[in-house]
Amino acid sequence: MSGPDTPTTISVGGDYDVVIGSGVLGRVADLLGADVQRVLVVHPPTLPELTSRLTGALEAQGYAVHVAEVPDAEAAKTAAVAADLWSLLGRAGFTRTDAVVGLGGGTVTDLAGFVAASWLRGVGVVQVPTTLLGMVDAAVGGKTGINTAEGKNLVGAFHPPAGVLCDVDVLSTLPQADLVAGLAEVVKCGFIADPVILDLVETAVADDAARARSAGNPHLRELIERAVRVKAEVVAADLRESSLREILNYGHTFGHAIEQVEHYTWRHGEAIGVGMVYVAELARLTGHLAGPEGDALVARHRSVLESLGLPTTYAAGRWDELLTAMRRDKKSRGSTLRLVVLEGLARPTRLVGPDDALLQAAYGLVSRRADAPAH
Ligand SMILES: NC(=O)c1ccc[n+]([C@@H]2O[C@H](COP(=O)([O-])OP(=O)(O)OC[C@H]3O[C@@H](n4cnc5c(N)ncnc54)[C@H](O)[C@@H]3O)[C@@H](O)[C@H]2O)c1
Ligand SMILES: O=C(O)C(=O)C[C@@H](O)[C@H](O)[C@H](O)COP(=O)(O)O
Ligand SMILES: [Zn+2]
Repeated sequence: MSGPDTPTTISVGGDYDVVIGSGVLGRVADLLGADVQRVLVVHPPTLPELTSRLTGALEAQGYAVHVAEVPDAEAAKTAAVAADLWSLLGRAGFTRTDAVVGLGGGTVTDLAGFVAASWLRGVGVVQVPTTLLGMVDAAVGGKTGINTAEGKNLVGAFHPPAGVLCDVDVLSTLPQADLVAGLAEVVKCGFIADPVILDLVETAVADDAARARSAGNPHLRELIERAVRVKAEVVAADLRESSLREILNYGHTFGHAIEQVEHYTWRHGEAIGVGMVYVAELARLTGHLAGPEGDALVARHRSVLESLGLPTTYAAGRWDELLTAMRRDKKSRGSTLRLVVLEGLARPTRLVGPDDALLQAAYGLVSRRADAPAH
């Protein structure tokens, strides 16, 4: 693990690099291909300064820079917004040697990646994630997409980026709730593959809980690098999610359902936090997690997530809507639901076609009464 001032480069299967470091934003041109002339920078309304820094640097290096501000957060991931960007690319004459840059959180990198995947059937994209969640998860791995009225990420493509640039300095302006939501995906990597992540989070919380939930978390850089390594290894082995990659979807069957039922008013990481507790309870009900060790692992889900201030419960009385949304999960096959469960720490496996009664019983274990405090 390198020190905070030396950028770390993690190769994703030898195909592209994820560069993580302090002050690396100016390196974006290094990740664009040699033939690129036109660049479209896609960004949210919340990052005017970063956007001008990035576009200024690209202009100074001779690129013809086009800029597209898109609606904030999940409102960016719509067909209408993608269509606006296609129209912009068409008017600006973008060819197959031109490129898109996604500057923002996971919503922007998902959208920018999808527009790059679909424009002329695929142009280059460099991802510059500015949230923790974007750095450790969304910008890495080439899963791109938008939502439809029927559900989350239902339209998309696998389109690996040309490179990913994670400038950890930009996290200083990220609201704490968004930083914490990103930690949910980091914790996910701890449960499915790298338990040292959980130890580091627990140590940081024990030392100073408030600091652990902020960009000042003393282990943040190592947590980012560890989570990126988990993701890089998995996607290098199975880009198109034919099997292994499904483990990155831990907690997402129930989590995505919450997001949809709540009309995207919950942060993704918050919903995934509850989704992980749900699926841990389900694993106990199905016998995948058993005995005192199983009980302790389920309890650890709650304790780690709650120590970070993440929700671990969801409102009661929404089962029918949740189940309808869960059935649209991409891991489903026909009418058979498939979920990622643990059979031990860092031992993910699949649960195929569980009884509806068990699915609902697990919901009972994470649901709270309407008069209990919201997340
Ligand atoms: N493609 C994948 O593999 C993958 C993986 C995980 C999540 N995702 C997707 O990522 C999305 C969630 O991403 P997110 O959590 O980054 O949310 P987000 O993109 O909505 O960003 C969260 C908020 O932070 C603001 N912001 C971004 N950077 C900032 C900064 N440096 N300073 C201040 N404010 C900043 C944004 O404007 C937004 O309001 C979801 O749509 C989820 O489905 C995709
Ligand atoms: O990269 C993956 O694969 C993941 O599943 C990572 C998830 O954290 C991410 O939220 C992803 O967008 C979910 O994908 P989906 O296929 O369930 O829409
Ligand atoms: Zn996710």
